[in-house]
Amino acid sequence: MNMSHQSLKVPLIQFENVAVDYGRKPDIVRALEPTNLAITEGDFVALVGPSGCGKSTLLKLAAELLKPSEGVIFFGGRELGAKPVRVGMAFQSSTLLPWMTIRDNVMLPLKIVPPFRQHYRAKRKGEYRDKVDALLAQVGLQGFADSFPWQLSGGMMQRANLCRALIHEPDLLLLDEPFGALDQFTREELWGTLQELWMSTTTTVLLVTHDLREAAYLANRICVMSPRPGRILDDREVPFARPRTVEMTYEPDFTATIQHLRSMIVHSPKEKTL
Ligand SMILES: Nc1ncnc2c1ncn2[C@@H]1O[C@H](COP(=O)(O)OP(=O)(O)OP(=O)(O)O)[C@@H](O)[C@H]1O
Repeated sequence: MNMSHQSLKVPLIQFENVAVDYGRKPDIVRALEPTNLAITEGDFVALVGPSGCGKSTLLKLAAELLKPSEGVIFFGGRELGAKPVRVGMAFQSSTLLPWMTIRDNVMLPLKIVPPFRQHYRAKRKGEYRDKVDALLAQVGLQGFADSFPWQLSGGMMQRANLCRALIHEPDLLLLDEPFGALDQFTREELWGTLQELWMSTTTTVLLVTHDLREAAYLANRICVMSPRPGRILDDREVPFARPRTVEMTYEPDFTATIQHLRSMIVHSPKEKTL
């Protein structure tokens, strides 16, 4: 067998029988049942499911903010933690630092994350500034690089937040309800922006969302989780052509997908009580 073809098949990140318990005896909460999930490089996977089913827990595991209670996570075929993984993250509330301009906020990972930080103080500062400004322009924030976060609307702040999550070319982009606090129209605009950013990079994305339209617009693959303790009930490809548009989300195939996802979540077994 062709080795390069074989290596392409190694998932970027793979959860093998990964379970998570929070707390200590006798007050242990099982958040995640032993779970298997493999994500290929360049894929865009959405996690959906009822509140408290363990979506953010899976994201925290991928970000190495949490260790599994059981099972193993592999990254590029090696156990997660064996070598540094470049991760980008964005959450529902933008975590831009209020005393820094938008450019400096977006620049931050380049000052912190290897290998960029080694070059920052040397000659690359101007080069990095151009890189930041180009990314800001790509998301429609040209002219706002010298503004402060409080001078921007919620949608603009989330655009800047996405830039900061992507500027250091992460291997893995982790998004936890990134547009959850935005109004519907701004959210839909941001779907387009994120789709464009993803299509222009090779970043692998894991998105947690409650919005099924958002999941089906953005993702290549949707995993539906059960109520706590979470497990993956359904794992399906999203076949719609790219680039996707908001209009497509009202077409029959798309709405049928949403209805199917919704019924799986609504009719899934109830959360287990302790
Ligand atoms: N630090 C913690 N200690 C105890 N229990 C926790 C802790 N963090 C999360 N949990 C519990 O684990 C379960 C999964 O939490 P998690 O945040 O992963 O769910 P979620 O699906 O992201 O929820 P939501 O959609 O409401 O954000 C929940 O029942 C939660 O109460």
